[in-house]
Amino acid sequence: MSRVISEDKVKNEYFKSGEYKIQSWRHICVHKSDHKLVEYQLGVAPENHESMNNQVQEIAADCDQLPERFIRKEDEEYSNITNVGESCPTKIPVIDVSLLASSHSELDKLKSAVTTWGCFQAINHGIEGSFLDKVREVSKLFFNLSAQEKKKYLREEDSLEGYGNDMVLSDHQTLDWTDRLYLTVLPQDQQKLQFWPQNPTNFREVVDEYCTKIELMNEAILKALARSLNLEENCFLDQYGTTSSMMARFNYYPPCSWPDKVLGVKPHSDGSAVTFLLQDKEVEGLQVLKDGQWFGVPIVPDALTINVGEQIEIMSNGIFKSPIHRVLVNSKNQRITLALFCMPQTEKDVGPVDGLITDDTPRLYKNVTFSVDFYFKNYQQGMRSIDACKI
Ligand SMILES: O=C(O)CCC(=O)C(=O)O
Ligand SMILES: [Fe+2]
Repeated sequence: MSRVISEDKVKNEYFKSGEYKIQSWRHICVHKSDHKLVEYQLGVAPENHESMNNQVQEIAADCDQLPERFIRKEDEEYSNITNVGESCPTKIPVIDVSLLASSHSELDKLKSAVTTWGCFQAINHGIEGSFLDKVREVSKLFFNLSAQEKKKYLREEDSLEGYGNDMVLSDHQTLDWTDRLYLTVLPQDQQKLQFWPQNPTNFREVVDEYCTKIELMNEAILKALARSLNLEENCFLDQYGTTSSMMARFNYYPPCSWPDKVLGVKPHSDGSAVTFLLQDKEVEGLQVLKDGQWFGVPIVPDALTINVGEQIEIMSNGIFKSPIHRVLVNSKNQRITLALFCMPQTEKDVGPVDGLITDDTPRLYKNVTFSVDFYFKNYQQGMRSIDACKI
């Protein structure tokens, strides 16, 4: 469905009046013969264009009909999995991080967790519960600002960073029921401060402190993962590199009157080396796929949920599993989480470490440079980037 409109009309009338917004100039192309623009409607009726531009928080507050673009399609991958495992506190492994340097049995538990579930709940990690509450508080204060105030930090076109709804990368994409604030947090000299909230005033101070703590924990986890396979403890860290980075995704899931029809986040695995998720303290929603079933990840007070990212799955030659996970929303409560993605350096490619390639366990993945663009292109189409790296 497309129609032709002139460039002047778009710029002078539609844009200025604000009655008709266009998602992205990427979706407009010049019709060379008559210098008109062809506007691709991306399968959305004009009256639903608001759903492409407004944040989900605004749509949720003022909508009596679910916009088409959010409705899950029956033929999407994993949609035929109806057998949903109960949220069971004893199922998702709980690992005591303070024991990993000294206890063999805790290291074995870690290995078992990441080779089966691909995720675990980290306790006794050394970050005070009261500080985690502070991180939750600044996230909440940001999302509670007025829509107008938050829009000061809107993502720019073709840029990942900033505040916004699900990024549209394909015509067939079903939108996630979520708004996000996406920031490069480390190294600090790569922070794009124009996207960092000024309000609450301590936002940057709290987030910086949190990320510095997580960076240290990430190092400890990467060492423990190597030791759990009887490898030299720096073998993952060496590939991770000294010019690694960290991305923060603050996720806001508004309540939705049609919780069965949408997903907060579609099924995916993370493109990081390791992801540290600070869950909402009261509202569950995260599910992990294991043995053909979705399992709810319960809230464990003061724990951090740690996911193996696709890049560690590659480095471990497939021994560690980067779990497929998704987020459900509910009709009553908002949910706020913070995912920190620890990303290896991009100057060098990553690949399976030498010690893990044997005659019995041949190399499963090519050496790859895992760019953010590469990841998101696959993600929005519901595909795993790691599958594109298989030999
Ligand atoms: O909000 C959550 O529980 C998970 C979010 C997530 O998977 C992500 O941001 O990659
Ligand atoms: Fe994720």
